[in-house]
Amino acid sequence: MEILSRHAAFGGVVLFCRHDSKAIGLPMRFSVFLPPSAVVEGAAPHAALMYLAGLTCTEETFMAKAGAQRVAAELGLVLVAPDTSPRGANVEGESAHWDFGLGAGFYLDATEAPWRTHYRMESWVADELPTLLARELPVDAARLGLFGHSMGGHGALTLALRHPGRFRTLSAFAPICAPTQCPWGEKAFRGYLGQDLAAWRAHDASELMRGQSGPPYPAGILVDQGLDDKFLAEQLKPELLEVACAEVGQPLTLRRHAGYDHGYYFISTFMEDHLRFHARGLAA
Ligand SMILES: N[C@@H](CCC(=O)N[C@@H](CSC=O)C(=O)NCC(=O)O)C(=O)O
Repeated sequence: MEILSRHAAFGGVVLFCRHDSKAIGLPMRFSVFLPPSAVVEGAAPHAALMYLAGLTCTEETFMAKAGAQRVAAELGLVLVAPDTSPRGANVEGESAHWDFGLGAGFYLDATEAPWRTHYRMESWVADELPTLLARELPVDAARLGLFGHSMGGHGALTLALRHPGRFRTLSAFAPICAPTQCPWGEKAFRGYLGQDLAAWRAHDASELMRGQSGPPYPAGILVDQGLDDKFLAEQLKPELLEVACAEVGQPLTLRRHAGYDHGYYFISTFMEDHLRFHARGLAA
């Protein structure tokens, strides 16, 4: 792992990192915030919270815009923000659409050519990165939380449900809750997964939740959603996740906020609540 840049912040440090990913087959980037307690010599492994960003974002978006570092420093939480797609795969048409291809990896392993060679975000985020973090940084792989925004909210919900036990706490901002039933999801799944609807359903948070035999997160899942979000009705559909959680007895705190849109002013407003929610769960 290579540290590309290092920036002091709130007594800790923000790192921009790159490593040669075996899962993706290309160099991949991610950012990290180490709280003050994790930058001392011989620091013990810390609880860590991974944030999955949305369409068009990079590993920088969360660190620059979400306003998470001050509270993470207070709570002693490591923050990690991976990039949102492979870079340098050179797939034809990769940059033709802002909602598919570059910056739009959808946190799954593609099965369709030509995407399947490098577009393997699920293996990178859920398997390779936690192992790398625990090896290279003061991170306790047994105390990982996961959250994300929009496409990254879909990623957080689906990876947490597809990898039981990997992530102890789960929350999301304005997640895509039923990608098999919205234009963003349909386009991505057709491109990355082909026509097999069973494969689509295996990456749909509401479908995955409905398939649980009991509540996978008995201590609850936190979701915040702005009511002035222009993507709410067509793309996000939190009501479908709400129904699915009710069906399996999964406690869900779904907060609907009048006046808030889809952007980082909304996310930064409620960031502290999410950090404290995860810190409580990861300490339990
Ligand atoms: N270019 C798009 C808007 C793209 C956008 O809104 N991206 C969101 C995530 S949307 C779902 O995953 C985002 O987080 N953008 C980064 C930011 O800094 O706001 C359009 O034309 O509508």
